[in-house]
Amino acid sequence: MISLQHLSLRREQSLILDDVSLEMKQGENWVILGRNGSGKTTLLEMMTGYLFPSKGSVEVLGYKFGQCDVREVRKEIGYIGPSLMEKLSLSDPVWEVVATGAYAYLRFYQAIPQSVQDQALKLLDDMNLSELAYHPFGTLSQGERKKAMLARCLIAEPKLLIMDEPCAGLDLYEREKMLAEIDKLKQRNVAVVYVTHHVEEIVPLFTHVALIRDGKLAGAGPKEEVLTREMLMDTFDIPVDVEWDSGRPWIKIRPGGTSI
Ligand SMILES: Nc1ncnc2c1ncn2[C@@H]1O[C@H](COP(=O)(O)OP(=O)(O)OP(=O)(O)O)[C@@H](O)[C@H]1O
Repeated sequence: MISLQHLSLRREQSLILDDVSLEMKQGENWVILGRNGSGKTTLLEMMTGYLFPSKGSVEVLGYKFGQCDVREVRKEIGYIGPSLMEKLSLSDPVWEVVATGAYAYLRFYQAIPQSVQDQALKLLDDMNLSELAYHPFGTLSQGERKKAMLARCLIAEPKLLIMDEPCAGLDLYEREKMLAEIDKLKQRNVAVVYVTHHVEEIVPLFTHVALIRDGKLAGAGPKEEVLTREMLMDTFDIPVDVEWDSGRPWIKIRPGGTSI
């Protein structure tokens, strides 16, 4: 599904990514976990073809970047990140914002086909947002907006869904609601790559984890093998314990402050 081979990215004097290789196979859903500034978003931008590596190769959904039209690849990729939400119209009804995803528009300037409206309403219903479907997008809470953004991605039926910290800024209640929707993606035929700093967001949907530290891959593989106390302490530079509950890992900070 995604093959990253020996990726390095240099910007001026600093090496932002340093020889990162990752193989994400069909049927796997990956989390990329790491501290602030470790290179996670940079890695996602390479997967979506917005950034090209100084060295190495990127293959996504069978397309080898550099030998294909990345705009074609992007049609098969859904993306949820901080930048897009700011560009959408706050005054348009929620269902219409969702419907724009079918065409990758920011806004409609022509009549919207009934079938697309029906699809948008169905997706909002799936996410328990039916009651808000005709409200202006700008009146939604942050959590509701993020769920609407997920619906907007899904209307295009992507093969790959890339999410950059979709739960950032959500309170516990809204985050759990959003995570429940993300976990439900296993009912759909879509592969997910998810960036976060927070271990407890690794819901059962996710099968594999890549740990990034200072632009290098610090570990990658099935989540139970990667989310060990030792590897997490190494990634986050803080003494921790990991406990698994209901298929999710939870972190406890061990006494001893922020140094190991
Ligand atoms: N165009 C650029 N020029 C120079 N440095 C850059 C550039 N883009 C990113 N960086 C640096 O590369 C590093 C990795 O950035 P990136 O946004 O990928 O990290 P991240 O892991 O996603 O961080 P966060 O979790 O805080 O969003 C950071 O130190 C950042 O300052």
